Amino acid sequence: MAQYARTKGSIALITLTNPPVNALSAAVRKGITEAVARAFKDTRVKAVVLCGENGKFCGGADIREFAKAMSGPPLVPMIHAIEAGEKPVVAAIEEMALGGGLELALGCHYRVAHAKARLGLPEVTLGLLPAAGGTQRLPRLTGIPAALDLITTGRHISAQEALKLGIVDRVTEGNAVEAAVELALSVVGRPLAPRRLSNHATPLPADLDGVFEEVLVQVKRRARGAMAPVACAKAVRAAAELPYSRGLECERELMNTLFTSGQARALQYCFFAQRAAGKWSLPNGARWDNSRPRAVHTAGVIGLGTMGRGIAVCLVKAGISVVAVETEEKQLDSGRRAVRGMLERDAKRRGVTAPLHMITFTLSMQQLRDVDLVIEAVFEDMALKKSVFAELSRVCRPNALLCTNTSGLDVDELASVTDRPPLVVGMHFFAPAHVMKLLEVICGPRSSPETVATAMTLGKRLGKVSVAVGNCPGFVGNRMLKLYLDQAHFLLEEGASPEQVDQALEEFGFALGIFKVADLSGLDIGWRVRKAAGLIGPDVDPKFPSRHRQGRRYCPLPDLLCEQGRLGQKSGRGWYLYDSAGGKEARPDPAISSFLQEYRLRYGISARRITEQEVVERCVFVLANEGFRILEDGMAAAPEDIDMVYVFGYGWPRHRGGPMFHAAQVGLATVLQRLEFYHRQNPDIPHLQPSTLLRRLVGARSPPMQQWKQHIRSINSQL
Ligand SMILES: CCCCCCCCCCCCC/C=C/C(=O)SCCNC(=O)CCNC(=O)[C@H](O)C(C)(C)COP(=O)(O)OP(=O)(O)OC[C@H]1O[C@@H](n2cnc3c(N)ncnc32)[C@H](O)[C@@H]1OP(=O)(O)O
Repeated sequence: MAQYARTKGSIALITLTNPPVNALSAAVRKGITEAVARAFKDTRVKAVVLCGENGKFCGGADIREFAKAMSGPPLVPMIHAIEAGEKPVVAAIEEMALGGGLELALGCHYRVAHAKARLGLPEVTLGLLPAAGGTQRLPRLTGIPAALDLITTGRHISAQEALKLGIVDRVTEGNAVEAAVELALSVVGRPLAPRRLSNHATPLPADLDGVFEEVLVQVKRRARGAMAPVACAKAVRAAAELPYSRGLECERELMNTLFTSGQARALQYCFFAQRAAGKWSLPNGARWDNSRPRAVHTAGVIGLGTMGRGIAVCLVKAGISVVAVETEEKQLDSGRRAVRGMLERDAKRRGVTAPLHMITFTLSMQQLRDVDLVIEAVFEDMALKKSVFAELSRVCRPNALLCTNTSGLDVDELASVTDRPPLVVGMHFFAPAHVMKLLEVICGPRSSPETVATAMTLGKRLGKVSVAVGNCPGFVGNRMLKLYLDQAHFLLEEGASPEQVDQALEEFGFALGIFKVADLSGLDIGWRVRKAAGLIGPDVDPKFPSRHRQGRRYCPLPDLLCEQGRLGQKSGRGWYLYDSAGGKEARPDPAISSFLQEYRLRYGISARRITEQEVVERCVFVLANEGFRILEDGMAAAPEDIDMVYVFGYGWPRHRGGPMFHAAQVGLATVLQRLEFYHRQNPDIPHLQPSTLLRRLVGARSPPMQQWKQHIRSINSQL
């Protein structure tokens, strides 16, 4: 797990060998410990170079080991032995030095990086902190502000930025291992004490308290309720105030608290679930590793509204030539201006030239005749989409893929109007499409494996987390969202206020409460969907709209708001009040409070006190409950996929893993019991009734998530 070789007569070359990323498993730590001891003992060896096999230095501690009892030599003494050694040790950083990998490099006396290498301490994203001395050595090297930034955000930096910060001594465009050997030969005999970071005093900023206060405000805003960023800041503070050895103790104590926390487990679960989502499979045996995606060089985008613009920007940024189509000159012009503006701003930020030559704008569908794939992003209207797809069948070459960006319409119905149903697939982007990470890939019953593989691979190329889902109304994300929103509306009827519901959800960790999200997206979107679903129509009494429709409880509150022209941020008023149309700052509106009181009076509802617990349980457990139904219906392959949809598309707090993981963490029996309780109180809300799968899992004594699928009676996969 660590190879030992002697090169240039006096250099010991130690190579970490643990594909794919040379993670510091117990075997690797043992290998390094033994190889370093051998090099220090060998009198022919004057200096040591540490590198990684296959051109990758090290991806950090082996995350899979965190779930098991720790064994093998611990990292801290291993790194300490390297730093304390009497022979210079040089780290040759190729491709990556992350987490424990960078901490190992910081224990070396010198660091050489390849120009394309990325460095970082991403432990915080796993609910941990750099507990192999990283929180103590890095601030001593870079100073407090830079160390705080890197450790509390976990961001990866380039070799060039690392050089500027003093984290590496040299950056090379050539062979980093050879450059490290050269450096090692040149420093033989030089004093090592000044190179031992643990000996350094930490450079302190003038306003130490101010710096920490500001960072704490930032980390609390970025990830509400997350423990690790706060612990990271505390550990860095120890580096500012304590000698190295005491700082290390503080680092260990903070790590002990984090290591066994539910948050760390949730974040590590997300790390693997995100990677598992890319490993899709279909019931016909097609899988991510046996289906070849098509090459995509050119793509068409139809419709330059908010979604189409973002999708066009994503494609261009991924190096794909785009033909963007609109129906009218005015929309084309404003779309062109918006897309160019986005590309120019992005290029300016990255210090590169905007790739404006890669996109053409046209009013003619004929221009799509040579593209490899088209993404349709017109208005969410089945008739309109069908006419576009019929036209695409006539215009595009016979083997071009046709994709629809729909948030819930039947992909197979669209496929049926084309001459190529196997080449039709859904690609549900989330607004703003050039920012949001989630892509739901909707596999229609006739989508071919090659089509699914192409959409999934394209998503990855666009930097998205692609999740394969089945073709049902709302797919996975919006199908669940509808029920979550329903609960929030029912809670308003029963006595809560929008700000009370939002506060409870934000305390739980959501980036924004559901009513703020609704205002941001526009209340008219749901209004239109409800009209299309036949829930609103001429038979509804406008003065006294019914609270029961289609056989179940219905809340007319959002419809009443829309009728008043309160459409959310865009109209300056929605569930909240804004300074102006398009304003961002949400303020509670006394008019909403009176409106809710009048509404309850009119319907004879006596408002009751609703606790934070009830808000969170009803909103969050109903999500998981529907997730179980989705698994039973075969619309998602695994609970991990559902969780990734919520984490990357709906602002679910990552440190709570996802609705399915959260249900497992709370305990399935508790979730079942709470749903039964709420359903008894609200028998006219069928979605509070516990799903069959949840009941069966509790009956089977709540097996781990990996086994849930075995408890689905007949797997009826729609993927
Ligand atoms: C009371 C108890 C007290 C206990 C106290 C315990 C104290 C313990 C002390 C320990 C001190 C630890 C301090 C250090 C901690 C760490 O180092 S945590 C890890 C930090 N590193 C990371 O977060 C990096 C994670 N990896 C990545 O970001 C990416 O994988 C990558 C390295 C940038 C490569 O990306 P890419 O090329 O896109 O490939 P991927 O698909 O992401 O990965 C390929 C496969 O490799 C697996 N993998 C990656 N990194 C790791 C890892 N660190 N450990 C294990 N496995 C890893 C990844 O899962 C992929 O696997 P497959 O999906 O199976 O292919």
